[in-house]
Amino acid sequence: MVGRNLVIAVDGPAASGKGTLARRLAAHYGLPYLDTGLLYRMVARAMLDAGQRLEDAQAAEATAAGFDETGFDEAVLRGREIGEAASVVAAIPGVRRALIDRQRQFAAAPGGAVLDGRDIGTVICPQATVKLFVTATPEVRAARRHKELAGRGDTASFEGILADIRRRDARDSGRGDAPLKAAEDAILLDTSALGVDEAFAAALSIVEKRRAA
Ligand SMILES: Nc1ncnc2c1ncn2[C@@H]1O[C@H](COP(=O)(O)OP(=O)(O)O)[C@@H](O)[C@H]1O
Ligand SMILES: Nc1ccn([C@@H]2O[C@H](COP(=O)(O)OP(=O)(O)O)[C@@H](O)[C@H]2O)c(=O)n1
Repeated sequence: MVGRNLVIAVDGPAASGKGTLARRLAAHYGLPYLDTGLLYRMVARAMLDAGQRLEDAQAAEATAAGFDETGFDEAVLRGREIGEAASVVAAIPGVRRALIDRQRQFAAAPGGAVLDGRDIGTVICPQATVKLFVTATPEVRAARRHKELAGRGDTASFEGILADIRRRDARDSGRGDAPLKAAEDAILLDTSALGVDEAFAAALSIVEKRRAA
């Protein structure tokens, strides 16, 4: 398989480390990287800015169909409130439908691409060369997110962040449309006991084995 387009799908729950891995894999292979969670975060942010209710499916779908990806403050997008809001709009089927083409176009870049999210291996790129499903225990994920948010001046408690993560996991896994789940042919990578470099080495070895197959 070496020499063909390389599309790497990285899925997993909140703060499992999928973005960190996806970014490093993209840099390693010289491929473009798309954090698809940011798209859902942008839709939520645009709706809040417009004073709309996140549960308003019609407004959410219209926003998802027509928003401009520039002009958002990334620190705000990556904040706790927007993560929660993103998972509310992400459960609306029309929002997911409206975001499919942008993601598939990105994945069709010459040479390939790396995308991370919840449904990359199952819905967006079912033909991806390699599918990684990255996990870690809720406590480990909450500790990572706590450290990350504290570094940005957010004073949220570990317990509060753990509760956020559990709620978001339940909503993302329980929705009817494109729920968070590993594709049948995804390879599971539990990073609970792995540092960033160890997790990257494990991910790279999975991708290399797949490319050589
Ligand atoms: N294996 C790891 N060990 C320790 N910290 C990690 C690991 N992977 C990621 N992190 C850190 O955890 C936080 C969440 O990682 P991120 O890649 O953004 O997760 P996700 O994209 O799954 O939400 C970041 O601050 C990141 O630096
Ligand atoms: N492909 C994707 C990516 C994100 N999402 C939704 O968007 C929310 C935010 O995703 P994210 O990847 O930015 O969140 P973190 O995992 O970084 O916390 C998730 O909780 C999902 O509800 C999704 O439904 N599908």
